[in-house]
Amino acid sequence: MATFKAHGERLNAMLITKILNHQGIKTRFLEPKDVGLIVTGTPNNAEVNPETYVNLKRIKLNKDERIIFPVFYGITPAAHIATFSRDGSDITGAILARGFNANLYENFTDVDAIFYSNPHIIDHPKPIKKMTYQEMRELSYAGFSVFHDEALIPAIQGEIPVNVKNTNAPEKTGTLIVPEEGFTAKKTITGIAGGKNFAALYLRKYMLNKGAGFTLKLMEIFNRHHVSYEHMPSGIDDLTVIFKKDVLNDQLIDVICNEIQTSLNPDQMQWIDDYAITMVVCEGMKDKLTLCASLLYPIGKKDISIQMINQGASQISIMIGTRRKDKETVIKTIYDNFIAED
Ligand SMILES: Nc1ncnc2c1ncn2[C@@H]1O[C@H](COP(=O)(O)OP(=O)(O)O)[C@@H](O)[C@H]1O
Ligand SMILES: N[C@@H](CC(=O)OP(=O)(O)O)C(=O)O
Repeated sequence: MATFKAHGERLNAMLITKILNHQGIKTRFLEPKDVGLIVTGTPNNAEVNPETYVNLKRIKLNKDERIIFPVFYGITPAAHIATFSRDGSDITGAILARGFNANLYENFTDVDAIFYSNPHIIDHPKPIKKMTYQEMRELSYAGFSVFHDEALIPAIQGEIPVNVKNTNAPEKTGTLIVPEEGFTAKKTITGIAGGKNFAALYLRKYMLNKGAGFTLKLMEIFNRHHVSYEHMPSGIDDLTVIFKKDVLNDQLIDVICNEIQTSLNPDQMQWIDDYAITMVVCEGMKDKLTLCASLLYPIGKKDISIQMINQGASQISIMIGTRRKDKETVIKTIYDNFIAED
């Protein structure tokens, strides 16, 4: 399957190389096996192997020619093709930018910029001019599909600024994503993203805070079933574990809940299948003392029940958990109150 999926990208890159050469623009086709873009992990969710960067440093680029490189896949140590996760073309671009020590990674897409919120939710949202790597990572993780969250890692490692621009309007400035150092947040909020594809497990056990080992045993159960979790906000007697829905199915949920019942004997256990997360992101959030209160007030006025609030450890994001049906209203309410008027 991975080879099949990669084939489209490969043929497309070969075609573009032929067209450019035909137009008199000297162009060379290079692909992962030619440069040693090595990946490991699962065939449809691969990760770059650090050896790639050593290999890329050896590649000679000539000033008078362009390189066309197919995106989305790499070669495993056993010489098989493996692809990155969906929309992973951004990842290849970032790997090459780091490997070739670029001054700038220009990433072309089909919108003028990254907007304050998803244009499918907010009508004509304002464009973001500049933001930090960490802000972008939080926003793309939570639903800004325009730039892949994993694609920032090579850019961060190589300290390469990223400029997201429109293929159909390259003269527009787009959005610049830069290192945190030296960045000063000018707006109250940098962006609002939302993802619907979550589920949560609520557990209550009196004196949870006093008993050692409860969370360890819980983690052992998830680990045994190769299930990763996303967030785990907790209180004195209870905790909620939030998952991406695609790591679980109904049968696995039953097995895990049964094991938790037997091994941890919680006072209450509830599987919440209907879970959405809205993420409000801004560098410098920790200095905006009333932000959390003023974010939540208009949401409450709309009669939306908030399941969870989590101010991220990074202190640049506030996560709001709600029922799935409320996610768009939450985003619209925050946009209208904080961005439309800013
Ligand atoms: N905050 C956002 N800003 C801009 N585009 C967004 C945002 N959130 C979601 N999108 C969507 O992302 C799309 C571009 O992403 P995608 O199609 O994956 O790009 P590409 O294939 O160029 O990597 C846009 O057309 C837009 O609909
Ligand atoms: N074709 C792959 C890789 C990719 O990101 O393509 P695009 O840049 O066209 O979204 C996918 O859709 O997952």
